[in-house]
Amino acid sequence: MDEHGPLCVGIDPHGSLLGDWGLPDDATGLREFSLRVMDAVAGRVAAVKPQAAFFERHGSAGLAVLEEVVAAGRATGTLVVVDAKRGDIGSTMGAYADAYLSDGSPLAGDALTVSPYLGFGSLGPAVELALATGRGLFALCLTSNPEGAEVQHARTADGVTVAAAVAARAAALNEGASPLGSVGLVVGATIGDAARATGVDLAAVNGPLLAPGVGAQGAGARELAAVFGDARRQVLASSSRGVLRAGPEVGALRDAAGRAAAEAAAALR
Ligand SMILES: O=C(O)c1cc(=O)[nH]c(=O)n1[C@@H]1O[C@H](COP(=O)(O)O)[C@@H](O)[C@H]1O
Repeated sequence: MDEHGPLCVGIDPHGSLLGDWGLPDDATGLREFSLRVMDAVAGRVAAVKPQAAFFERHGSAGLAVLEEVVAAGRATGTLVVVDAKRGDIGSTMGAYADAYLSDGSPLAGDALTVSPYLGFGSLGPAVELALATGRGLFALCLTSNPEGAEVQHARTADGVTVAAAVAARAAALNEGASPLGSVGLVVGATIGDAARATGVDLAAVNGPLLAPGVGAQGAGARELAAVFGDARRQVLASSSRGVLRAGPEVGALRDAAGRAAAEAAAALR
């Protein structure tokens, strides 16, 4: 983030985007699209975030492409956040952790998005493996979609909001870490004043904050600065379609990512 600006480029190969790029909506189109994005931005941005669903929809051939994206990140020293939003009962979570967080797994990037909505404690096996292997997690806290509020703004029996309870669990895991701990949160750049309204203390999390919603979902510099306030130096802004729509030319993609990174850096300075 210090070197390239606080931007994560989302790799979301929607079928419609493949079409816009003149590519077939199959695993060969997916591969061309994804590797072209890596060609354009690897080594030039803080991180990339392949969205697993767009690879899974092409079956095993699609997952093989996701493995290639992870390998390309490793080869170029570009951090890869695998956006698979996994979350399950602890015993099954262990298997997801093996797939996405263990050394030697072809699907293991540098971090994984996880859902704490089966109870934060159910993520235990992922937390343990991430910490043991030097990887990170981003737990969904205040998501960018409007429907998220019905769960995340609800109050637990203790009277705190679900989102604040998630943030407190991450903060406890990151206590004492410097400069930031390995258990980050997902906080959408589109949430307005929801962090304040739900009692989530973003700065106290002491972990990175992945902020999707930039670009296609309408958030820009103003929203980033307003949502994150004092926690802005922890923020990794994430944009997928906002950058990908500039394709298919590698140079145009690179320029779009550079502009988005500069904008995020200015907003979060
Ligand atoms: O975890 C995420 O990345 C995520 C969380 C969230 O609250 N909102 C959100 O949009 N995302 C993901 O971020 C990406 C946003 O894509 P664009 O709207 O095209 O920039 C998608 O891959 C979403 O799945």
